[in-house]
Amino acid sequence: MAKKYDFLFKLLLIGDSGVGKTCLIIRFAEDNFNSTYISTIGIDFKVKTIEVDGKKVKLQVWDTAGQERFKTITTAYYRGTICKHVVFNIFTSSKIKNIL
Ligand SMILES: Nc1nc2c(ncn2[C@@H]2O[C@H](COP(=O)(O)OP(=O)(O)OP(=O)(O)O)[C@@H](O)[C@H]2O)c(=O)[nH]1
Repeated sequence: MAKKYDFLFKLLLIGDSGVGKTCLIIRFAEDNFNSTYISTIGIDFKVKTIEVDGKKVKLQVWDTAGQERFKTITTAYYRGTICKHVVFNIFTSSKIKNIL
């Protein structure tokens, strides 16, 4: 069977609970938004194939749970990622509030 993509990249979103990681991934993969907050349990992922310079690039976007109790599970998925995208909420992040 012919390969359906030229490149496969694994991306990972990390950040505190409730900052919008899942929403960001759903918007990217499905162009959808739901305001209901359902906290991620452990880890989840979405797949999207995009075309760059005539090449098919398959993106595997991993959504990690922000809650501290899942940290040992989520950090196990860091291996092999090409990009870790840090998500934070500028209005509620205590670290940012301390800077401002
Ligand atoms: N108004 C608004 N609300 C947002 C936006 N992004 C996320 N939210 C809301 O913020 C809440 C948390 O969003 P999630 O994407 O589930 O957060 P998360 O970072 O995945 O949380 P965990 O799964 O617990 O790690 C939800 O109620 C969303 O509807 C945004 O851009 N605008």
